Amino acid sequence: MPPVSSVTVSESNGLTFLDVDNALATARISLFGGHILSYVPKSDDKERLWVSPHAYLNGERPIRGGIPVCWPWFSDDHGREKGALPSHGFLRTQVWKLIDSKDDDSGTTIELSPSFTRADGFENECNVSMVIKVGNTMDISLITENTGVAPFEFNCALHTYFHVDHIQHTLISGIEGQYKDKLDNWALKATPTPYAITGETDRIHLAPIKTADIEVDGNAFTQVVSEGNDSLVVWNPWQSAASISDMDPFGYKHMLCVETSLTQGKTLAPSECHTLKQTIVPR
Ligand SMILES: O=P(O)(O)OC[C@H]1O[C@H](O)[C@H](O)[C@@H](O)[C@@H]1O
Repeated sequence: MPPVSSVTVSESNGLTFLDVDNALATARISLFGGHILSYVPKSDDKERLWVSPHAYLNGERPIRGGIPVCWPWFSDDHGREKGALPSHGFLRTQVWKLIDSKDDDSGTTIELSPSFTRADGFENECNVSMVIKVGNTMDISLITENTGVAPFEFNCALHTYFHVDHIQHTLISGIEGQYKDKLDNWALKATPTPYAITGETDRIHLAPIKTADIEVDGNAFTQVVSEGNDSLVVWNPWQSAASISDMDPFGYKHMLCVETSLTQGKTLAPSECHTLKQTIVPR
């Protein structure tokens, strides 16, 4: 008997979605943005990602929630005036291609690649792909390879919006060292312990933090394992959610962004390859 693929392809509002349903987990991925929207491990049937109920799912804007792919710059760090180029780069607003999909006993592995990697603000020659493994954990690898003859510098992030039941009852552990506070003119501050989110938070933790645990109501819920990063970004807009058009004013209560990131500028030599990896581990 031929193997049954665990991936179903569907179209809605002009976007293409991949729905994965295997023995270990379900997941939903939009080819617009190469954007993961859902990951539910069957070990506890609990959604790990948050997507705004007001997210644009028609290609008009980047999707608010899930895992936006930021590349080749983070935020407005593109060297031009703020607003001159798209925030977080140009991969999250383009249609990606499905390159491959495979099932085995440990889950489903999907490979995607963006349609183009050169645009205003980044003219270097490179290949980008993303490999997503849906199983007992979700592993996302964003791979950048310099295929040109000159070195280039870039940044990137897997800007994951994690679902939390109540932000007021959420703690993060495993983050140490200093962070840059975007809300306080980039002042350098010490990471708090315990690390609770009590108001608007926008922090770039400047260390290659490998493991961060999200705990809700005193229970370990999701572990975030990062590789190939030089930073971890923690973001919750709190009251500012009210001024974000694709977010509910109270949407901040159920999400926490923990973003596996390169924000300090990574130089890639010709033929060199970099992998930014985030593993979402249900606890
Ligand atoms: O609204 P977006 O462009 O998707 O960005 C959402 C957020 O992304 C990151 O977490 C940045 O640190 C924040 O400053 C930004 O507000």
